[in-house]
Amino acid sequence: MAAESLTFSQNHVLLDIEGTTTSISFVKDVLFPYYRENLNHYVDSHWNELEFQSDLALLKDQCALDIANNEPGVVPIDESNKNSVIQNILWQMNSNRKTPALKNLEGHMYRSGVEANELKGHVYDDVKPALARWKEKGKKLFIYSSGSVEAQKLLFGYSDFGNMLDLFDGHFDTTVGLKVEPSSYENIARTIGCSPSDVLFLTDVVKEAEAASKAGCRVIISIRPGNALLTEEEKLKFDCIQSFSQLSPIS
Ligand SMILES: CSCCC(=O)C(=O)COP(=O)(O)O
Ligand SMILES: [Mg+2]
Repeated sequence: MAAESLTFSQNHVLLDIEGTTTSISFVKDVLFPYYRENLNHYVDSHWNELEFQSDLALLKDQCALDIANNEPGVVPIDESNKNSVIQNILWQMNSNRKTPALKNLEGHMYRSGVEANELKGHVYDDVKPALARWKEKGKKLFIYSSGSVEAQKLLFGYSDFGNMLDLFDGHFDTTVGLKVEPSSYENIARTIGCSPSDVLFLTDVVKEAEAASKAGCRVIISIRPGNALLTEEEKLKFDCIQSFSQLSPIS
């Protein structure tokens, strides 16, 4: 239900990135094109480095899994053929896959972009002041994104509003589980050391909200420009906000 203002009593706030703290446009129109445009050069120039070989091992494991699962359109990797590696990565990117292997590599490419001063993380204007207010009230703040923990720390460490990392008490990515699985939110609550009922999850994706709700978390849907539209039924099912300024903590 869209409301002018909402309150929350949960002591732990779990935040999605794309569509929630950060525009979908930043990920779709800046970040992902950046990865695609720099992929060939990145693979070529990092091929013999230990880190990339470790990234490649994860990609090969994921590829074997995809072949075993008859993943539609899977591009096989032949490690003696750099182009097959590049084509597999592009296939995953074009399918908007969220595999830990792809997101791990993307995080390393994000780091190269920050080091080259070519990437700065988009964060909506209302986010930083709201997070600071919630923190002052003793709330613990966490990120849960399909983007790797490394990419998360780069986005908020080098954001439009400078370094925001001191606001966060922890970061989670899909190594705890996919965002559409209730068990992922149980894993996160267990790691934090709280009950899922003491977690408020903010996300733009209804299937993620349903999974978190099934795990016992409170959920609020983020409505931002470019986000997928909610059905009338979904608007009735979930609390919604257009800005973090609409949300106030109560103890
Ligand atoms: C950490 S910036 C990269 C975001 C990303 O790769 C992604 O897929 C965002 O997904 P989210 O779960 O944050 O909506
Ligand atoms: Mg999202």
